[in-house]
Amino acid sequence: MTITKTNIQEAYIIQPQVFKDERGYFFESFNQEKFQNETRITTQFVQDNESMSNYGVIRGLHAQSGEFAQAKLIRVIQGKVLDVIVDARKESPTYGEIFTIELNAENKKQLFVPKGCLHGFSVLEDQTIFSYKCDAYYNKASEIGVHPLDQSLAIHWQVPEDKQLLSEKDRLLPSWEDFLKNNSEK
Ligand SMILES: Cc1cn([C@H]2C[C@H](O)[C@@H](COP(=O)(O)OP(=O)(O)O[C@H]3O[C@@H](C)C(=O)[C@@H](O)[C@H]3O)O2)c(=O)[nH]c1=O
Repeated sequence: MTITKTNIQEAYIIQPQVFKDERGYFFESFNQEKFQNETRITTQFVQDNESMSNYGVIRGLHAQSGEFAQAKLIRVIQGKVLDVIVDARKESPTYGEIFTIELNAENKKQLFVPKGCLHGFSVLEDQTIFSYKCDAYYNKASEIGVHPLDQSLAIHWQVPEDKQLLSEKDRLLPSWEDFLKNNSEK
């Protein structure tokens, strides 16, 4: 397992060790002890999620607030995504910074998203299976987000406009500017 820092404080890329042989491959997709020893992250994951999306889907930018804030450990089982983190932690030295990375079934890279960061991804191949662990349970009432196509964030999702597909919920998400205003009032 190799751990690489990103430009966002406490967000890490994890490259698992993959054992290949004539049958195929094997790797430990998660090992609590090794993960904690190597990353020094003491997160206890309590929920695993999986979603499937076709090319052009953009999910995000999402987080849960307050006591329901979630750290996430993300990977792609099949297909390819552009994964994005926006640091929305006011107290963070990297507040407002954006990190993007391609996660795919071949590179098997995983991404650790700290609590308080907004997270989203665009889907670059049909039938992409996205899988992630969370350290807090889903709580609908605490969901917060920013519109993924917000112009001031200017995230290049690598999907042409006419192919982008967002959920109705995500189409109604606020701008980054409004999100910041709401947050600073709290
Ligand atoms: C996230 C989630 C959704 N759901 C339900 C609610 C809804 O009916 C259906 C689909 O939910 P959503 O549209 O919110 O799914 P989705 O847009 O895929 O939401 C996810 O997006 C990515 C970017 C993240 O970072 C995740 O934390 C999560 O917010 O699944 C759960 O039951 N448990 C969960 O943990």
